[in-house]
Amino acid sequence: MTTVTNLILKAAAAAENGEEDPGGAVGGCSGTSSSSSRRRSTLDLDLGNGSQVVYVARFLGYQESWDYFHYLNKHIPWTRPTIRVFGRSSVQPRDVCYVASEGLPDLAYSGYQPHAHSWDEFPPLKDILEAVHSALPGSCFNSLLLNRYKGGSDYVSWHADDEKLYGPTHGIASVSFGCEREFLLKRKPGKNFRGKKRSEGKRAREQDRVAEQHSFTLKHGSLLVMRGYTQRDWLHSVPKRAKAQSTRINLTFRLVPSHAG
Ligand SMILES: O=C(O)CCC(=O)C(=O)O
Ligand SMILES: [Fe+2]
Repeated sequence: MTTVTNLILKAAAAAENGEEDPGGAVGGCSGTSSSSSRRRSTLDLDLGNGSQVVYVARFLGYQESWDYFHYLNKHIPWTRPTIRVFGRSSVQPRDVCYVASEGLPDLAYSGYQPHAHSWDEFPPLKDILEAVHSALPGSCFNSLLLNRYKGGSDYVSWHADDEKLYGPTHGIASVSFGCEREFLLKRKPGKNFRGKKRSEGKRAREQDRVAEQHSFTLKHGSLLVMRGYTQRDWLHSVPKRAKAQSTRINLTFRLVPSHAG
């Protein structure tokens, strides 16, 4: 797997040392960047062709993040639904829950339509949403898919969150708590690297294959944002990892346009 991203991440982490922990940022849906969010060390990765990933290792404070972890672990009504993938039924290999603002079109994926819980049922989620809006000026998320990986054999396979309901360029803000897990990105088959033609030969294709994968270790309290055409052109996954023995909770904030569906 590609190491370039991890090298950049190490550099970003080194630059972070000694930096003040920003802690509980607050703000509204279309809030402006707070001074604390500007101090955070951020990795910006341009994936080419209008796709970008942004990673903030210390988005939320350490203890605050554990408080969120314990709250979510206990209070979210986690389910492990049966889904259909390539015509076969299987139990989803992680726990999930869905929260959305009222009046949005229903989310459905892999033959499964999750019940949409209200934000009011889980007040801490509104605080995390506010912190995300504050860190990402102009963002306005109205739905949230929660995932709980109970250990290294829970995973999410290669996919893109490209359901029509979201539109072609929707951003996803992903906040992680608990056990660190690897998050992989690879270009969708047939999507050329920075506009290069497939006819450029085997060597160029091999270079592309290597260059077109990125790996992030998503830390406790971190924020990862996928922007632009990332869902159209790229796949992502959280693979099984035998060494990941404890629980990880991940929140993916999304915007469902109210006219979608
Ligand atoms: O757990 C993660 O980091 C990713 C989850 C994800 O890809 C999803 O919910 O669509
Ligand atoms: Fe996803």
